[in-house]
Amino acid sequence: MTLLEVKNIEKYYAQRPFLFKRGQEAPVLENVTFSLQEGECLGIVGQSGSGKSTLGRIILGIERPTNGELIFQGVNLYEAPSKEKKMIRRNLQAVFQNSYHSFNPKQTIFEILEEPFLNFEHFSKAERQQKVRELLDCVELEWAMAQNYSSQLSGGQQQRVNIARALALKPKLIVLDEAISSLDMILQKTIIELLQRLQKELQLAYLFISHDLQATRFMSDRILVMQHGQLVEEIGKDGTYQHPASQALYNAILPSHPRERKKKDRPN
Ligand SMILES: Nc1ncnc2c1ncn2[C@@H]1O[C@H](COP(=O)(O)OP(=O)(O)OP(=O)(O)O)[C@@H](O)[C@H]1O
Repeated sequence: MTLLEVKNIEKYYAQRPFLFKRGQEAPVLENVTFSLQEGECLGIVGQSGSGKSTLGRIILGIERPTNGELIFQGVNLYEAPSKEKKMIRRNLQAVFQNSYHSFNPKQTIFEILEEPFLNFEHFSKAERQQKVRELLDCVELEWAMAQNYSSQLSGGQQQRVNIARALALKPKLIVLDEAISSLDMILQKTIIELLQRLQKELQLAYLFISHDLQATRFMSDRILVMQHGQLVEEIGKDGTYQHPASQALYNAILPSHPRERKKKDRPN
């Protein structure tokens, strides 16, 4: 079943008037249209500045599109009454790249993970404690860690806490915006494995936004390529592509051995 429909999204930012006349601004997003199914992981890849994060913010309801529609579980996100919007917010969560900066440094991990329940549920203290315990367990962190501050955690542990926070309200979709980009390769692999396990267990859908085609291929059921604010192609299941933007992303993958470079550089 379709979970999210993104229809003809456009985004313009107001430009400095001495550079652009009104109506002449360059679009950051142009005619972006795609849909995402329940339980699917859809990858959006593109080079820096192609508009990926702007698209992510619009889907999360953080920023309004200039034109276009966003339909989540059949409801128009930007036209829904506030009660329905609150329901959508529960089901639509995010994990961003810089885990450390997404925490309040004065809060313990317990307080960070307790917050969604304080905002959205009427649980007793004992129930909240049980929920936080379950969340830590879900992302393979020790209960003892709940008393720590985020600054006392490693980058990988911080990202696990971020994932746990995103899972708290049992969402349908998590937008993962460069969620593993700041981690070293071994940690990237562990977090990808964790995300894949959680996806299966909780029937989650992911929108995996990244500049890293290799990681995106590892994670995603389908991959859309973005360039200059437009979706330019879908990479085939067998990895085939036509567009130069996809070629550039393939070229950016480091070969494991110099001999491999020759193979990689052969035309598709
Ligand atoms: N608030 C804003 N005001 C004006 N321009 C913006 C704003 N936010 C983003 N942009 C511009 O929109 C374009 C797309 O930016 P965006 O961050 O969405 O790209 P990206 O593909 O996520 O890049 P990166 O991978 O480097 O994060 C860039 O040219 C950026 O300068």
